[in-house]
Amino acid sequence: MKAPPAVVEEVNRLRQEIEQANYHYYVLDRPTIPDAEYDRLFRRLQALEAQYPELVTPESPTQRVGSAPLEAFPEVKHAVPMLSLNNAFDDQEVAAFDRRVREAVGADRIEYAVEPKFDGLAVSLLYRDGVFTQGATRGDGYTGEDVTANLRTVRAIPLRLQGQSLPTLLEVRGEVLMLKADFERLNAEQRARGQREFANPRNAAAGSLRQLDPRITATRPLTFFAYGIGRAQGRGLPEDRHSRLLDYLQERRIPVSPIREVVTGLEGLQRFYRQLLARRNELPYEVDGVVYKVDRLDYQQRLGFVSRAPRFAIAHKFPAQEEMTELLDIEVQVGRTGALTPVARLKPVFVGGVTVTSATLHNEDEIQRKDIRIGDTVIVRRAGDVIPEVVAAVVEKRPPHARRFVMPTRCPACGSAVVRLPEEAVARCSGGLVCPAQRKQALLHFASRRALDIEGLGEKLVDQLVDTGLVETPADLFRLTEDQLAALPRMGRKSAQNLLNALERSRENATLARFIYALGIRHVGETTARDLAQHFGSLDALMKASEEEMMAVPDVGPVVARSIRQFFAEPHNRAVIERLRPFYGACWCAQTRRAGAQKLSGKVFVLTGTLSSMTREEAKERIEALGGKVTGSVSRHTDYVVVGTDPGSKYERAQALGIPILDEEAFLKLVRS
Ligand SMILES: NC(=O)c1ccc[n+]([C@@H]2O[C@H](COP(=O)([O-])OP(=O)(O)OC[C@H]3O[C@@H](n4cnc5c(N)ncnc54)[C@H](O)[C@@H]3O)[C@@H](O)[C@H]2O)c1
Ligand SMILES: [Zn+2]
Repeated sequence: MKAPPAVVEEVNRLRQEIEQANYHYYVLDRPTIPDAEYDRLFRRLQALEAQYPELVTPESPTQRVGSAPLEAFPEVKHAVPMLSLNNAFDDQEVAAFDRRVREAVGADRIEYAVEPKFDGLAVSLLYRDGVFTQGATRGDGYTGEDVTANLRTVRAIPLRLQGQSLPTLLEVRGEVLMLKADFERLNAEQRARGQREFANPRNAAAGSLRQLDPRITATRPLTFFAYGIGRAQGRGLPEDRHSRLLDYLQERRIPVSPIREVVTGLEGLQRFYRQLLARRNELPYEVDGVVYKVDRLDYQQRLGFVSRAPRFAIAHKFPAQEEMTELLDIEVQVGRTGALTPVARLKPVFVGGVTVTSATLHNEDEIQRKDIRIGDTVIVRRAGDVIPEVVAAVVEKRPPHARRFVMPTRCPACGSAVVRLPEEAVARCSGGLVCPAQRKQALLHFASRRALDIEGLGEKLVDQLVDTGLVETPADLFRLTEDQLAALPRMGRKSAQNLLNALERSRENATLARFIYALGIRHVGETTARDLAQHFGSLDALMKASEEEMMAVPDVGPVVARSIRQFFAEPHNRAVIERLRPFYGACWCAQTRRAGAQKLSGKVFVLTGTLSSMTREEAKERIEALGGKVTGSVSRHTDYVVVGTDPGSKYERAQALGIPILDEEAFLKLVRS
């Protein structure tokens, strides 16, 4: 059947697109489209060529492997061509493969050697009398690049084979790859140095191996797994089975896949596939499918090769984790901690097993660095349970109306100023306590045990209080009535009363330090809050302090000082504080005064065992509030050892040293009076 002009045109266009993708992928190690998109183009071309065989030419990408080697490297001619693998994308295609194999060799059931399909790049390693003499890339399958010096730097590759009576010549074939963790680290380093990042571990491995300077390759964390042999001369090689061949290589200290099996029939293949797919994301390296190979070598010989791949093997691909779609818009989300995250609104796309409509863009710099624009066609990645992300824009497909993203200067949730410290990648809403996006988080923090310790004010109740509009800022808590609380679902009188009591207790136990910590000022943790309280003595003094004055406090540097300043400069925040003052101010002043007496000043305490009336943390705070100190071990410098139930060896040590021992009752008397 003669191909209609439209088909001829499509075939030409597909070939052009595939050649272009091949060039970026194989030569530049910098793909421009996702593998899934490439595979679709490739299969479409295969299908058209199958329908119109007259269109098949020897130059068609479907008839060839990889791409011509770079001229920068000396050439290596492969005595046995290094081919590709045919792909199966579903169970039917695997079943068809199994059927073809059975028919060709005339057997009912076939044993298959099965392995992960490593996503790296193929290399050939030549050993003469057990010594590594030459290493090459696959290139176009017939001619590769001589990368011997670079491969010598890959530690997993033995320079000498283990054992006696080695073959005079052995050509090992396998995959050079980069572990996921190493890839992340390398990209972080590249980013820090302002150099380009790699799209994925496969491209990082290829780019690292194909360096003109082997010293650069040596700094790159590459590894290697063998999956077969090219040629062999001399003694000792198993001649019956592929799996035995891999055992043999392993015994010679050549790394082979730690995951490999021999399975029987189609069911065996499917079971292995499902098992590995379930483990895919836990594996330390990227695996884009599994490879099935007829185990018997005589069968392999009988099956032979088609143009670019063996008939005795097939790669069963896993679902794609990267796909292509359109970036419709970029929205800014305010997180519970005030961080502003640009989020991509996407044209729905099926990737990583689900339909994805939005993805993270991390932050502003990331968008600029990747040059992602609204309206672009983008590559979206979703691996396992990880949040989908936009990894790149397909620049070739950029429409003229594509526009750049700018971070808003006001928080979309509350209108407060957006601040971004020069040393930080993240922009934040400065609204703190008043920002609805941060409200729940701010309340939870305010009520947390180490802050103002409002017992019973947990996530569920905070959700209810905020969602019903009863509470916006912490000051609103004190306006709540028993009736209002009791009317909330699942609340009741008793719980309502409990919360009111808890609020009362919180006031009684408040200290200036806890109050400062409770405000949730960025970079002000418990210790800093305590230091600030001690240094300034009152909230007013702290609120009036300049950045320089704050920096007189130990461990308060310019970043912390600026953050505190910014917090108090925001009028909303000051308003909230003023509304809280009537409830907390009186209490902490009283306590500060009491602490001023420094009743336990200079006294060193050790705590052991469990106290019934308070946690160890609370006991520590009491002691510290009164000027005392708590240490972890008993020594001659210890003044008191407080002993609860089930004390540890500290108790015995205190007895041995004759240090005063306080039981709970005595301790409470001491800290209360
Ligand atoms: N994104 C792009 O622009 C782009 C361009 C070109 C190719 N590609 C990707 O590359 C694929 C085609 O490349 P290919 O020809 O290298 O084929 P392939 O990667 O699909 O399969 C063949 C290769 O698998 C490797 N392999 C890994 N584990 C193996 C094992 N256990 N046993 C045997 N071989 C194993 C070998 O290196 C072999 O050469 C495409 O399907 C696509 O996913 C993408
Ligand atoms: Zn806000």
